[in-house]
Amino acid sequence: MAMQREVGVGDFVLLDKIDLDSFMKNLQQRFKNGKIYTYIGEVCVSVNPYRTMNIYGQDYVEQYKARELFENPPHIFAIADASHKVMKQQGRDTCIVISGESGSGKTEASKIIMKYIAAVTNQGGQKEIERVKNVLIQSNSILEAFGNAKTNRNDNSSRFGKYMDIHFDFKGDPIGGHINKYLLEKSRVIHQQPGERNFHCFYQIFCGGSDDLLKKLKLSRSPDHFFYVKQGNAAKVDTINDRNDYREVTNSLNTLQFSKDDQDTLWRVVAAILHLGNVEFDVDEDKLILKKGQSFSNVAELLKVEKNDLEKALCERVIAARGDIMRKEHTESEASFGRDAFAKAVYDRLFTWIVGKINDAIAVDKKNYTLSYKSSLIGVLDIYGFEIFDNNSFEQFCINYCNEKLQQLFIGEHFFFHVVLL
Ligand SMILES: Nc1ncnc2c1ncn2[C@@H]1O[C@H](COP(=O)(O)OP(=O)(O)OP(=O)(O)O)[C@@H](O)[C@H]1O
Repeated sequence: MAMQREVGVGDFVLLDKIDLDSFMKNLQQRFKNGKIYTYIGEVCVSVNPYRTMNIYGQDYVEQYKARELFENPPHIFAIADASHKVMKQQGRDTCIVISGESGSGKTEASKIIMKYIAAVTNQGGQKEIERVKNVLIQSNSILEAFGNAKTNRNDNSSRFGKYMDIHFDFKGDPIGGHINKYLLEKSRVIHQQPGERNFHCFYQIFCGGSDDLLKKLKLSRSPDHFFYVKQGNAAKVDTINDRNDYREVTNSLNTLQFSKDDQDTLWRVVAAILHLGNVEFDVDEDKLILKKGQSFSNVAELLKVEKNDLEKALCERVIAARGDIMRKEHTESEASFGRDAFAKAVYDRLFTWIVGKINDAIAVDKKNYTLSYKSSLIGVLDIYGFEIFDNNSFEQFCINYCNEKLQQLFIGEHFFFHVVLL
């Protein structure tokens, strides 16, 4: 590979004058010359190129493999390699924190890190390690289908925080992993801004599900008939192929040992939520009336619950006061609110169940590692960056508080690698 010419300074600490102006000029000069990565010591600053860059191929893997951080021009591969090296040579757990605002490239960065680790490990070609690498990588498409959505900033925005541990054996080869998810944006299930979509899975089923499946789920091919997916008026997105994505998700579900029954349940719950969004209420002389049309029947059938029970759950609430337990009928607005809360809670549980199943599939198989078992891990944290909108809610409070805390940890104890995306 031809020697690459350095542009500006590759490490901000080498700037003659360290102020915002010089920082931005250096960043801009490098970016214009195709250098999207710059270090600040051991922190890697990355600018989203929004175009395919020819810098992640096998030639680059070879260039960065088992090298020291400052031997080569700045690159995210060098960060991945450094954390792998620390973990392997010192047997220490390490962590890579990826932070930046929405659309800056965090999820892509975490995928690049995983692909790099996959490329530099298992030199012995062991079948089991290959299987582990495959399931770790394929878990992404399932998580993205159920946890990502099109927003006005990013067509594939992660709407949850993700911390993934990758476990390694004493040779430094991956043997399993574990995913923790945080704060799924469940409000999106019932409401989307203009130009935005619900979670991808809701559109994938319309485009990719077979005629048979759609019939079973009581769905047509058009999302326009369902309130929970039509509000943003953005079902079709140029950069997204829901049909192919559905196929990819199905392959990944098969690889990750979701049984046929699991997959049926999963899509049944998704469809039930869609129908739930079309359930309507009315009032007749102050009395709440549930419109028991087709949507209501579909929800009961798909969730496999008695219609009477579903009606009670949607129209009444249980109050316990001074030892008495009473049922009180909702007003119309309470019933609508309750229906939406129900949809959000069901989706949140579905997502938790999916992550649990993924964790079962990627868990370290301890019986393979009884004698030599001494695993270390690399954690990759892909979390929402700071958000400031015109109207900020509790979610923004939690996200920003979490980022403040992380920043404090980073300044206080330098125990992890950091990729900052701009
Ligand atoms: N290294 C890269 N090379 C080329 N394009 C990139 C790169 N990183 C990101 N992108 C582009 O930017 C888009 C947004 O990136 P990504 O989804 O990773 O952002 P994010 O920071 O995870 O956003 P969010 O917080 O909304 O999930 C990608 O879909 C891709 O088009």
